[in-house]
Amino acid sequence: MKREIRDRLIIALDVETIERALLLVEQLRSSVGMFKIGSQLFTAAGPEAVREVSRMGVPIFLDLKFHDIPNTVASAAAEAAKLGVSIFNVHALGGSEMMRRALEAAQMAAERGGIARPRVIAVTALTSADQKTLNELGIAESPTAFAVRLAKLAAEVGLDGVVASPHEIRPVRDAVERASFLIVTPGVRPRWTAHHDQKRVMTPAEALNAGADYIVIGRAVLDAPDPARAVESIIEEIEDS
Ligand SMILES: O=C(O)c1cc(=O)[nH]c(=O)n1[C@@H]1O[C@H](COP(=O)(O)O)[C@@H](O)[C@H]1O
Repeated sequence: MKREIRDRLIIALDVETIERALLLVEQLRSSVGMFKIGSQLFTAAGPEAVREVSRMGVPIFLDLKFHDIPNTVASAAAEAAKLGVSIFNVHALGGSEMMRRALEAAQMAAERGGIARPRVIAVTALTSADQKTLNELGIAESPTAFAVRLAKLAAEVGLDGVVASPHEIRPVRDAVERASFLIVTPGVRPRWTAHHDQKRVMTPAEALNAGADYIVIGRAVLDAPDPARAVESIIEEIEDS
């Protein structure tokens, strides 16, 4: 069971330098299943960050949330596949054609390179968004209804899954029949940490019990004086729940 929990933890390498990222990977690689490289590290250090973390032999979720015209996203998706990442994401709000083209381009690039196709998942409603945020954008639906609608669209296109807040896990599972549909859940907070800018939060245990395949954790671990100890506390909290 303990192994299983570890495999479902993704640590967000939201740091400024490759050196800091590699140190975290070294400290945490035996305790977590995957590492996420997002806008901060990628903007600071580029694809070299992905290559260097890959060299440590750990799976990577490339979180650049592609959202552009279908042709541009397809080209970026091919590059993500060529980097050999395990998962990358796009914004479902880019629409079905954009998502389909991303998937096809990733497939083609992987075949050409003789490597596994990364799983392509769609961001639904950001976990920092609440009703007010959606209203500002002219969206009257609740965050849950909005996220479920986008998850269904991603599933129809054939994407491998979604990024969704803890509160959307059960509604997405109910709405999408495919059992293999991945749900990756950020916006989780152990009992002992602040919520920061995340609005629709749950604890890691609640998110896993609700049916998340993976949970994404950043600041609760990155800001801790001892990141490895923080991960162990999270695992203990899950086991005790
Ligand atoms: O795609 C993501 O990973 C993501 C989507 C989302 O809706 N909300 C969200 O927080 N994330 C990412 O998940 C991580 C959460 O970090 P913490 O809030 O520090 O645990 C950050 O790297 C975010 O960029």
